[in-house]
Amino acid sequence: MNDARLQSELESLQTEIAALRMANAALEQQMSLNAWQNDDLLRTLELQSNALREAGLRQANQSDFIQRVMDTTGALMILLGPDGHLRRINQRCSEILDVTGPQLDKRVLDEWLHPDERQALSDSLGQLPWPVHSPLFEAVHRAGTYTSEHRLLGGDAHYRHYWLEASIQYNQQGKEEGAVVCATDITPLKQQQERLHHSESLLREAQHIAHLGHWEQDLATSELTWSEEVCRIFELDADHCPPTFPILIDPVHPDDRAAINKAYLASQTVDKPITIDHRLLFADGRVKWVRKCFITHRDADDRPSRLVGTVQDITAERLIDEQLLLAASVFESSLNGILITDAGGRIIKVNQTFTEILGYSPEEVLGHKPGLFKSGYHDKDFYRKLWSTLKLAGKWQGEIWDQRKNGECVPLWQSISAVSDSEGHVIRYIGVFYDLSEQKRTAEHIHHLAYYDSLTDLPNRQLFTERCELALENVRRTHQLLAVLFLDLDRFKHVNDSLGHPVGDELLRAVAQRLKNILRHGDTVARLGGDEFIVLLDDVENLEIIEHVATKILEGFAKPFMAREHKLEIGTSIGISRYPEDGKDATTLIKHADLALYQAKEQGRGMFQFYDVRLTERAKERLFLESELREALVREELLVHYQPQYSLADDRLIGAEVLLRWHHSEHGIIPPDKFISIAEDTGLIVPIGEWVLQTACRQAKTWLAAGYDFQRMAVNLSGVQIERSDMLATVRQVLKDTGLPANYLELEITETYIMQQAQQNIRIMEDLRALGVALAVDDFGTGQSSLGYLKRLPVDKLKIDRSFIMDIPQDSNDMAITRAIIALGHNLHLTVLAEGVETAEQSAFLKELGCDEAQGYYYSRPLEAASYERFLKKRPASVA
Ligand SMILES: Nc1nc2c(ncn2[C@@H]2O[C@H](COP(=O)(O)O[C@H]3[C@@H](O)[C@H](n4cnc5c(=O)[nH]c(N)nc54)O[C@@H]3COP(=O)(O)O)[C@@H](O)[C@H]2O)c(=O)[nH]1
Repeated sequence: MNDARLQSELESLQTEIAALRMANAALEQQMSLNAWQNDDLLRTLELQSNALREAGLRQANQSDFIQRVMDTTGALMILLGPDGHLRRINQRCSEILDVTGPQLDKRVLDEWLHPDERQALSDSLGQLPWPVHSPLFEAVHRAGTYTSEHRLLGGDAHYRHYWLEASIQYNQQGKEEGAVVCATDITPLKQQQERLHHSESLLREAQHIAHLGHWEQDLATSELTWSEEVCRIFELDADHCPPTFPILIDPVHPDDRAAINKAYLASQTVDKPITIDHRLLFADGRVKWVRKCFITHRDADDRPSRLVGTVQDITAERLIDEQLLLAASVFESSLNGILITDAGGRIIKVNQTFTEILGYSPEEVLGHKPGLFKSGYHDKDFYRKLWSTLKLAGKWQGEIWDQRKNGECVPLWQSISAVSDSEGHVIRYIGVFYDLSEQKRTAEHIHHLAYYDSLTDLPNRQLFTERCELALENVRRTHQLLAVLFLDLDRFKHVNDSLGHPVGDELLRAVAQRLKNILRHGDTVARLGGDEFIVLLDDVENLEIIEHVATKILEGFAKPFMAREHKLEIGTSIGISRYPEDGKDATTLIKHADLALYQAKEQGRGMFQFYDVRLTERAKERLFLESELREALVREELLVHYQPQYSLADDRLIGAEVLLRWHHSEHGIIPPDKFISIAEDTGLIVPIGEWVLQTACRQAKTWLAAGYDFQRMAVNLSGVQIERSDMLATVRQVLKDTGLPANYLELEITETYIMQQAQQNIRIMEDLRALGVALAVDDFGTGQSSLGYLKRLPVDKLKIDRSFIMDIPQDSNDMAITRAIIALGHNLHLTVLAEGVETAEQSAFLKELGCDEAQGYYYSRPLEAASYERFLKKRPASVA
């Protein structure tokens, strides 16, 4: 029998019982009012009383029946009296709520309600004018029926969830009799519901974590549902944005729309999920990557009915992919070799550059340990330190020599790093390296360039100085001697200028080789530049050994040198300084050896000379002048003076000899005797001589243009100038630049120089004469002229050296020589000029001999241009 039927039977019984009770009450009332009535009435009453007893019995039976019926239900059945107290409960209720009969009518159901709910019920009733002992009953009473979910405290002290249905009961007269409450245990349902909620929230959380949303569309109605995560991915406000398909399509990047549409269409024809990655473009320009995966389901008629899909934000993943791709391409395209090992040191990956540097393919090394490349260059200690640093600091870097597959050793610059997992355990070692070979070669090359002379491959000044300092440190301890030998080559410039630089270079190489052959292996021989060489003798026992080495060098130079096809006789001079007496450091010793070289040269070629402090003044002065002369031209300290020249026949001023002067800013006038030889040695004579030529020609042209009777400007040429410059071109250019006609220019070349290089010089002299320039042999009588050569020389004039004139008329020899020179010159049809005429006697003597021209202090000292011009103005054509 079901609950509803029981309920209806119970209700009819109760109605019957209520009716009987009412009848009984009426009878009793009647009896009390009519006590006096007759026995019939009593009998009737008894009969009625019996009937009532029977009815009560029946009622009791029915009540039992109701109880049994109530007990058959699994729900809690509670009958409440009109005052809301419990009147009857079923077996189940008694067990669950642990409540028994005697106190039943004193208790209300609210006692078992959860306090929160009891409070909530009470609150919902508000303030009532009568006392409320059962808010629950009051709530039922207020509405007549009541349904709600409540928790009731069980006898086991646990609350369980119940679905409460209650209704007020009325008797047949419509009077309120109480209420019936049926409480169905919904705890399992509740638990299931909670589990469901929990699952749903887990799903939501999982979707949130995975950035994965799901959606579903009913293709018949187009109705769309989506999960919260979809809104988050599409950045939609879930509360104000009902799911529609256009919302899913709108933010798709325009470039990806075609692909998306194509995929949706495709999904309708296949019965497997379709996956597509595409971009979402937001209004602010941001781009998100999403991965959509969807499938179309079909109905029983095989028509597409539902589109179900997921959408996942894969922006971060994509970024990682891009970074991984980048990392992979960096790994592969790195110019560094890269090697990755596992924690056990076994190679798990190498890149292309690794293979290029070490020659092993990946297959040949994977699974091996880097010990495979050991070159044997490093000892065990090296590797021990490497590993201990790696373990302590997590990284190591340094130079390491490995062996290529072909057996070659290769220097590498290695950086090794340990990679650890989140728990700090090393999981990988990454070695990054590059080949140092080229760098080392370059460094060696740079070192060689910095420390060695590129022409001879001898150490240069820098290396020599460093070695000298080292050697000095050593001899300070050993108290031995140390010597520096400074030498240069005689006439090297001449070789260079006359035979060309390639021959000069070859000669320097040959000299370097010879010096190396002469000296011991441990001695240092260096080239300082030009034709200067320097030798270091260290740990020398005594002076004799130094002298012996110097002599050996000089003797070594006695043999000619071969430079190309030329056999060259080249001498040298040597200056020597010693530690400790001549200097305590390399720079001083080198400087003093250089000074000693000057001293050696002053003694004559092919000598060696120890540094002597007393003899250095001249050498120092020479060094000073050498450095100052380089600046003289720039500082415009050079000037020229003009010494008048006269025709003896008529005492007529015919021209001037140009004489160079150096007006030093601090030291005043420096005479040419002091600096011409320096200018020649340094080659400075070339620019200086050109400047003199320019100045003189421009001045001559000025005087000519001014209308003076000026016939000749005599300019001195140095032999070095002739050898080291293109004299012909220079003269031609100067005449062109200044506009001076060539026949106003006379070039003076010393007899000594002409005779030294007679053969070669004849050609140059001929060319110069061909320009129209006159040539004079200067200082005639001091050189050893061969008459044969003299005859062939293309010259116009002989200038008798001042030394033959100065002692006239006291020295009869000089007078005889002067006479002979004048005769010789005239025989060769040359003009003869006497230099250094200081007295009237000398002038008269020369006139008597028929000497053509003269110059000297008797006529005038060399003059500045302005003074000479006054001479020209005052005495335009003859001596006063
Ligand atoms: N290559 C070049 N050499 C030059 C140039 N300028 C000068 N020199 C040479 O320098 C040497 C010294 O010259 P300087 O001191 O100028 O002496 C000259 C005259 O001043 C001097 N002289 C002239 N007359 C007299 C005299 O009566 N008495 C006397 N004691 N000295 C006198 O003689 C020098 C001229 O010599 P020379 O050239 O031989 O005619 C000297 O060798 C110059 O050549 C130059 O530009 N380039």
